[in-house]
Amino acid sequence: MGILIQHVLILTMKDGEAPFTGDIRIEGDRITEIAGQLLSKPGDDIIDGKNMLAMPGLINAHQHSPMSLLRGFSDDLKLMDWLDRKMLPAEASMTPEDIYWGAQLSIAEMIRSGTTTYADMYIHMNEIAEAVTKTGIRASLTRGMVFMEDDGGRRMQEAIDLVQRWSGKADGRITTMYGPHSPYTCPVEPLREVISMAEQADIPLHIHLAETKEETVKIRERYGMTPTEYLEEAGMFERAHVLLAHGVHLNRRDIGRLKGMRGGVAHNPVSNLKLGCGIAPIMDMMAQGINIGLGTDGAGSATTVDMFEEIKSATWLQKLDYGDPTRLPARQVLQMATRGSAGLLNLQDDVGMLEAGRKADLILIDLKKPHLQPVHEVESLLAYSVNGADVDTTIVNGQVLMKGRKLLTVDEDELYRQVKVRAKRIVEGI
Ligand SMILES: N[C@@H](CCSC[C@H]1O[C@@H](n2cnc3c(=O)[nH]cnc32)[C@H](O)[C@@H]1O)C(=O)O
Ligand SMILES: [Zn+2]
Repeated sequence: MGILIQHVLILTMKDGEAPFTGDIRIEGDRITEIAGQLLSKPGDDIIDGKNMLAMPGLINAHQHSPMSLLRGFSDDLKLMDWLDRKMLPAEASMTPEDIYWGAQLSIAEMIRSGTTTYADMYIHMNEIAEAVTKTGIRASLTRGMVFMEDDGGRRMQEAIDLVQRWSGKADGRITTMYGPHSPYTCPVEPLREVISMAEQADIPLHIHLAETKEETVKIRERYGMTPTEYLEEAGMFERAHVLLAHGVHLNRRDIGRLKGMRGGVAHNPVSNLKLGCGIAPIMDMMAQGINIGLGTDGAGSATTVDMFEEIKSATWLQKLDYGDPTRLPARQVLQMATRGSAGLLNLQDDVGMLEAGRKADLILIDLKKPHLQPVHEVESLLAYSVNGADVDTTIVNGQVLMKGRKLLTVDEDELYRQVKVRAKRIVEGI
């Protein structure tokens, strides 16, 4: 018994493949057939795809999901003030239950806006893993580690526990990474230790890099190098698959150091715009063969986690930066949000493209909307006109998580009740 999606406009994101109208068969957790027309089998759950567009689910390559609880309560501050004076104190008072509900709030928003996989770096990861298990999304989970005081190895132990306890769980939807938070919060000794752990266990790393100018100044004062050099000197790029978040302040030599790395850079344009960080040199990096994906960062900075906003922002920024509307065209930015991000999470063989044999992670977009008619160029429509609220159906691992915009794995009334009370308590304590 499977799912048969019929008469749908399909964008597979396979190299050189143009959109076409056809059918998609899902059996178990995988896509088993895509063709012009498929015959239904007894017991098939049939989805009428007329006036819909099917594409690979979007992949959010950098998130701090429970920060949804901190949305909009400390806007218009400088990044370091925002982090030190608002976010970190708020996080210190979050209970494991807060984390569970905050993660669920973010996941609900992601499912509703077409994200099927995301990378999460945060604390209390057992609760986030529970939220992922319950909601049905796919996730790469990281216990983010700030090493600014002696904690008797607690953070490191929690990171190890996450990897041991949750890798491969939730029907294979959960994968894990090790997460030294950033060059400015990780002295060289623990940094080297985490890199060794990642290398030995063959687990990827997830870290913030070169997000602000201040970071570059700080690391130069401390170590006499750029943040990128600091990570390279510690052996990071040669020894592990690395997901670098931001990569805004990179000079030409820094980009040269990243050349040939496994993994790549998660570009977070909305967060960079809102915090005034700068424009990441993603075109220069791509020219060097460095893989670029897209992420939102947490809702504390980005304010929403709708990947269609990131897609638009990424392409507008490049066009503006170069004064050239041919920069980062629709197809290329969609590639970043799907296959690019998949590569960052080391999931490039499973997700990011619609193809028989791959995991059944896909979204259906309702084209019967005034802002989505007529359909000339499908890629243009997706990159420049669609927004998250146009997603009608979200499927992950063969399971329908949203249909007709109704969430099937989340009790929204209960969710909003929990969020209201918890968010109020947290910010009252700051
Ligand atoms: N505070 C934890 C680390 C948590 S990992 C994720 C951290 O990233 C922080 N964060 C969120 N957005 C950004 C960003 O844009 N730049 C740097 N850090 C961020 C967030 O507040 C959170 O503390 C510890 O002491 O070990
Ligand atoms: Zn971040």
